[in-house]
Amino acid sequence: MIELVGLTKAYRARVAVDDLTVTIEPGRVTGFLGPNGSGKTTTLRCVLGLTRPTSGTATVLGRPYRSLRHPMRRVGALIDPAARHPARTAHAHLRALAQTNGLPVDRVDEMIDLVGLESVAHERVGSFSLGMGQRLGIAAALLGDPDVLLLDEPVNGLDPEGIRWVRELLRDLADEGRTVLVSSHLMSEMEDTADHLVVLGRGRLLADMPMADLLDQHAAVRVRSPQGPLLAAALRRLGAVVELELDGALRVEGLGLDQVGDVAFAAGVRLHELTRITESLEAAYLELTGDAVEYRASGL
Ligand SMILES: Nc1ncnc2c1ncn2[C@@H]1O[C@H](COP(=O)(O)OP(=O)(O)OP(=O)(O)O)[C@@H](O)[C@H]1O
Repeated sequence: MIELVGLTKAYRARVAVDDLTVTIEPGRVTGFLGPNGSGKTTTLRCVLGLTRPTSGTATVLGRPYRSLRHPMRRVGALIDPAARHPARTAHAHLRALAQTNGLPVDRVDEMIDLVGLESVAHERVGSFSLGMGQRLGIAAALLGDPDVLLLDEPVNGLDPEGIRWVRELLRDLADEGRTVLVSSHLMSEMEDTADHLVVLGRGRLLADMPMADLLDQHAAVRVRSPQGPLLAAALRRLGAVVELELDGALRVEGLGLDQVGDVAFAAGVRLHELTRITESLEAAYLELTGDAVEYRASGL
């Protein structure tokens, strides 16, 4: 479990993380989302004791990271894959990590196999592609068989097979009861991976909810009736937002499928179609974070 209480980090006048209170529970994959510069990496760095909060606390398994006795056995992190000695081989890099952290050295080969780097285990990491570097970073994070995993953009640079592998790996780790917090900008990927979402905007908490609830909040109902205007009026009286689609159907927001059916029945309106429309996570996310985007390309 990871607990943030009033976590705040300011760099001079810029508040990177603003009074963030949230608990990341074990046994599920929590997606950590937010626009560029919204404070995700700063939050992860505070959890790992790499950045000192201005105020508030960040604890892992009930303690500040720096006071954990065997940190790599408790917490695995992928946060800055470039931070490794380029002249070392992948194997030597992991072996050095194992030795300095009192971990069994035979885990090294096991992890190299797990992430699929057997064929390049004795090549220098300086020659690695972005995706190979990510795989090595994941191997390092898992080296201590930790209870908690913090992964900043783990699928960055991975090919589709690698992305699917990470998705299945995270699912397995969560199913084993571990705490898995993973940031990504790939919404379609997150939609398939995360059970729960924590969304930041300008350093503040915008959402902390199950994925299904966020998608439900942004769901709509499509309804088609030969008495469309009558139905639209009845729905609007209940506060629904009703729009006319090109084919004459109504798109209804603010009421659920059953409610729309009940309203139609009560108004004596015949229905030819009643369908729930779920938005993609990307659409829900863009709506949620729209006002919190700081860096936007011109023309959008
Ligand atoms: N060491 C630092 N010194 C000054 N400002 C910083 C520092 N680290 C981060 N910031 C600022 O804090 C804000 C949050 O940055 P952070 O990297 O945490 O965001 P992020 O959500 O991880 O962004 P991205 O999605 O682009 O990786 C940004 O405005 C950034 O410029």
